Amino acid sequence: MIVRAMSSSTQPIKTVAIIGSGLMGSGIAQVAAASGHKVTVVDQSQEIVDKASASIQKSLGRVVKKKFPDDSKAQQTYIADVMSHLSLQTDAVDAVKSADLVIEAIVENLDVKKSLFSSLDKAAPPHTIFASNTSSIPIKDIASSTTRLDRFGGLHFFNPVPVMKLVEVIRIPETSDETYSALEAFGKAVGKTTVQCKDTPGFIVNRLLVPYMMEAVRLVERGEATPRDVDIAMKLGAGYPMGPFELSDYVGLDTMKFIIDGWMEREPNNPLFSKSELLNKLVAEGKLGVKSGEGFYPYNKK
Ligand SMILES: CCCCCCCCCCCCCC(=O)CC(=O)SCCNC(=O)CCNC(=O)[C@H](O)C(C)(C)COP(=O)(O)OP(=O)(O)OC[C@H]1O[C@@H](n2cnc3c(N)ncnc32)[C@H](O)[C@@H]1OP(=O)(O)O
Ligand SMILES: NC(=O)C1=CN([C@@H]2O[C@H](COP(=O)(O)OP(=O)(O)OC[C@H]3O[C@@H](n4cnc5c(N)ncnc54)[C@H](O)[C@@H]3O)[C@@H](O)[C@H]2O)C=CC1
Repeated sequence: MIVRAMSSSTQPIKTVAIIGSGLMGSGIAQVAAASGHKVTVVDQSQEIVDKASASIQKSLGRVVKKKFPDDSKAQQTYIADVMSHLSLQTDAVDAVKSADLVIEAIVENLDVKKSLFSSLDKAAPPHTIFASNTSSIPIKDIASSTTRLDRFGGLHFFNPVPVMKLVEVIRIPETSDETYSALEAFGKAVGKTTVQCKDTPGFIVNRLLVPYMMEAVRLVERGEATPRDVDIAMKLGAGYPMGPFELSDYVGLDTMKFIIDGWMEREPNNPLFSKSELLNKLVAEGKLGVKSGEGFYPYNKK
């Protein structure tokens, strides 16, 4: 059953523009297209969107193996159907002109996000709802670059999007009830469980996850254990699917650094968020985790 989300003018959300086709944007695009939405995904170059298209097809390949075991025709038909709901391009302004909902999933940098939303605000129709997938930046700070505070909120998905079942739906004081309901309905329409949270640092999950991850890196920096032993300990001793260093490599160390730097800037006296020399060194060396082929651990280059 497809649950249709409503746009702020109470029309169903049918068309979605997703800006940023990296780890998160491609995952969100996949689940939105798979639930029957017409999706346009935008990134900065054709090469990047081509890579995103390949990664969505690869992920769909994993989905269909479970959905249609031993039926390769049904597998191919499903993938073709989902892909037919998706188009990929490089012009964000053009992409939002017919969107009911715009979801931003670009680099975790306030100025870059504001500059993007400011230009999209002028191009999108009045009814279009804007949402950011930010991990750590206050939604109100991003929304301030637009004139549609009542049609702005946060939709925070989790990585890997096709697998993780949660979406945090964030409202700022100005978010209208209609917009909030539309965002919540969209989260459900793409098959997720939604939770509501105010626009507080880290929302729910990252408010708890970031201090844990930071303490893991400090433990290693103090020479008390190796990353590998910490990861083994948290998987076998606490039942986590990934240890903190595996998860860091999976999230992307550049994104982790953006998150922690932003938090440090906003709360300079909070010792939970003091910087990590080890993280900064890895990022400076271009070791960004799984996506670059090396982070805390080496990976096969894709
Ligand atoms: C230490 C540094 C300190 C820095 C401090 C800074 C801190 C900042 C931290 C903040 C991070 C913020 C990020 C954010 O905003 C929020 C997040 O998203 S946090 C991340 C949340 N995600 C997780 O916690 C993931 C945990 N891991 C897992 O759940 C599993 O390991 C995973 C599902 C990824 C893989 O499972 P595994 O069993 O290991 O491997 P399999 O390959 O067998 O997969 C299992 C199952 O899932 C299917 N699958 C996996 N990936 C995909 C995909 N991309 N698409 C489709 N399907 C996929 C796969 O097919 C398997 O299905 P089966 O049916 O079981 O075969
Ligand atoms: N990596 C993770 O586990 C999670 C990340 N997030 C958040 O999602 C957002 C995206 O993160 P990722 O997908 O991991 O990053 P990523 O680095 O994989 O992808 C970001 C993409 O945005 C593109 N981009 C940058 N500026 C752009 C612009 N002006 N216009 C169009 N595209 C642009 C980049 O080319 C890149 O492809 C960030 O805000 C991050 O904090 C949220 C949940 C989990």
